[in-house]
Amino acid sequence: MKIGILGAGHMGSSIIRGLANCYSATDLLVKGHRVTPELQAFQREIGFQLLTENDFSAADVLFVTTPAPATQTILRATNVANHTIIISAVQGITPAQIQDIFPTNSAVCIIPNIPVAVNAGCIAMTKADAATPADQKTVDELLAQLGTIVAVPATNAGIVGTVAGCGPAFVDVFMSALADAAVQNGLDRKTAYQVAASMVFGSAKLALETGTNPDVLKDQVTSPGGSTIKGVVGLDEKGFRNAVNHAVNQANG
Ligand SMILES: NC(=O)C1=CN([C@@H]2O[C@H](COP(=O)(O)OP(=O)(O)OC[C@H]3O[C@@H](n4cnc5c(N)ncnc54)[C@H](OP(=O)(O)O)[C@@H]3O)[C@@H](O)[C@H]2O)C=CC1
Ligand SMILES: O=C(O)[C@@H]1CCC=N1
Repeated sequence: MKIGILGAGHMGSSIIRGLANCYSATDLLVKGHRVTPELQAFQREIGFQLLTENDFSAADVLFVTTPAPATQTILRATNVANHTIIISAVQGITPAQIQDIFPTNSAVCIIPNIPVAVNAGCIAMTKADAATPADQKTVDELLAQLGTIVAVPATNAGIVGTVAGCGPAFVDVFMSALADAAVQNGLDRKTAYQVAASMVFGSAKLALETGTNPDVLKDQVTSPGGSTIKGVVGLDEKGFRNAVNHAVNQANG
């Protein structure tokens, strides 16, 4: 299977990295915008084919990872085959908008997140009828290589995309703050980041693998009269939950 990737910025390069772990790099056809030294170095590192034109007629699937405002203009100047399945990762673009440009192609809209680079993404997918059942199966199998697919009706796609797609940045801020506190208490910076990231990783893994809700898990950590409950109360005093709620609603606006 030949897989095209249009746009090689943060999301495009994350998808490329995840795909290169599962597919032959020479089957990945990439078109960036400017051919920068960074893009050339990335090409040498991964070994994908770097296209010079927006011609994806050889691609069975095309990921679109271009800036939202320019995407429809870019797609109008892009060549695909009749059978090419279009997967848009562009926030705000709908399957109908893609089929307006490519009326005969299957179109699927997703909001992936940066962990697709290590095949641990959370991929919000809009349930729509813009792909044939056979093409949808191809998409599902392809995306399953990049992480967990959460398929929801169009009415919920926005909020799933916000929590999954923007959420890594919120967690990154949390890890950064944890590390700062550790450094403030004398730990070296490198170890502080390692501790913060492995703690977040383990907490997420435990929640996912046991299916236990986060409040029950929190109760398992807060020993009576212990140190953790003092920290949890401290989070409440500083409005942590409200801050998270505000962040999600701002991003989802
Ligand atoms: N970053 C994330 O975590 C997520 C991003 N997305 C979506 O991914 C898309 C890209 O976001 P992100 O990667 O963060 O942004 P970036 O700015 O990092 O990447 C955008 C890329 O698109 C390229 N580009 C611009 N115009 C063209 C063109 N005409 N042809 C080909 N490539 C072009 C840019 O190239 P150049 O720099 O040379 O102009 C750049 O590499 C957005 O639509 C966003 O909604 C979705 C989910 C998560
Ligand atoms: O910030 C953005 O607009 C994109 C979409 C989701 C994550 N990043």
